[in-house]
Amino acid sequence: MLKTIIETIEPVSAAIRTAAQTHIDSLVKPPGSLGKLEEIAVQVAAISGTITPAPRKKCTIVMAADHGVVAEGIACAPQEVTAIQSINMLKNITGICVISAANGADLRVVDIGIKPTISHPGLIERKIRPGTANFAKEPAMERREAEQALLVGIEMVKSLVAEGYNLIGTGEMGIGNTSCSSAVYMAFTGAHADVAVGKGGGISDEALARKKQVISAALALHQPDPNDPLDVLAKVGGLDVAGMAGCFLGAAHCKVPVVIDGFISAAAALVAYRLNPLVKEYMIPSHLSAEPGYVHIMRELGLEPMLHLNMRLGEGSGCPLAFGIIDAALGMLTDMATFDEAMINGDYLVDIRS
Ligand SMILES: O=C(O)c1ccc[n+]([C@@H]2O[C@H](COP(=O)([O-])O)[C@@H](O)[C@H]2O)c1
Ligand SMILES: Cc1cc2nc[nH]c2cc1C
Repeated sequence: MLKTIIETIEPVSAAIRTAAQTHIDSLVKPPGSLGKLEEIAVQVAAISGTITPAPRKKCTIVMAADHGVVAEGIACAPQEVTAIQSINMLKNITGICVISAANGADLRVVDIGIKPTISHPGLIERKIRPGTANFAKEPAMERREAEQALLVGIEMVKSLVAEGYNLIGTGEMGIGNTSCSSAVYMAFTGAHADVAVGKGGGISDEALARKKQVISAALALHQPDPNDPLDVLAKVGGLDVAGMAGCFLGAAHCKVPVVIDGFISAAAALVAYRLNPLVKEYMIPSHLSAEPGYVHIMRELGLEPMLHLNMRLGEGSGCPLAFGIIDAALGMLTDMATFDEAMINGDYLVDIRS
């Protein structure tokens, strides 16, 4: 099932890409003057298979999970914050909630591996296991569990698409998840901890030094195979990262655009890209996270975010901001006048010249 989904992902339509660019070049504006909005419109058209894509119904999926590696004292806050903040999202009071509301977007919160047993109205219960093991000492999870987490992400996107959603955001909540994200990036690329590891939600200089050491030692201990993304996820990944990687695969499978949030989301995008590089054609990065490893992952993916806001909250918070810009890009494509329509018989030009 997972293998079939990964192998059957198709490239976006090259013909629609060309047709959309031709139409944009005919609009009443200097050629190229809407910059990145033009690129985004072309991409969404090519993904959707039409130069008149439907208005977007938008939702961010938040994958919430705990991380055993927090036992090493390398995370920004106590582990309990994962569960508390996941519930706060369902109470509509966190950063992602207010940014979603401001941009007409919905939110789904998935318990894919929160350590305590919790339930709350609206919480989607898909716990694979109660948090990962401490990868400083043992593999984070079993390969089978990494596969299950990918499938949870794929199924989440499929069910949202069945509900009519056609623009998906990828978010997370997981104290300690910048550690597994750095580890995943280092496992794939061989990058040094000095470029890949940052302070996450905020830790001391001493804790940062320890975080670098813990991650480097874990990679030396487990030797994840960079050509086997499931091995990387199982040995040093996270359930949230695996679930988000599944969201990217699911979006490509369903032919809907999918937005990357910050550092953790970018690491998940890299996992999906390594499973099938075609997934990249469906990805839209939102903002340049202040977490230092983010730019390196973007370089690896060959993508460039549209916003520089010095944010590093996570939760998916960059996605609804990007949704607003994607809506505007599609408005250009479907509602803006062409030169021919706006300058009938050249009368307008005559008027402004005289
Ligand atoms: O999205 C980002 O770029 C980002 C950067 C730093 C931290 N975070 C958030 O902070 C938490 C992880 O930080 P840490 O220090 O516990 O690894 C997790 O819940 C993320 O949502 C998110
Ligand atoms: C309060 C808090 C909120 C968060 N949201 C995402 N990661 C977070 C980490 C903390 C500590």
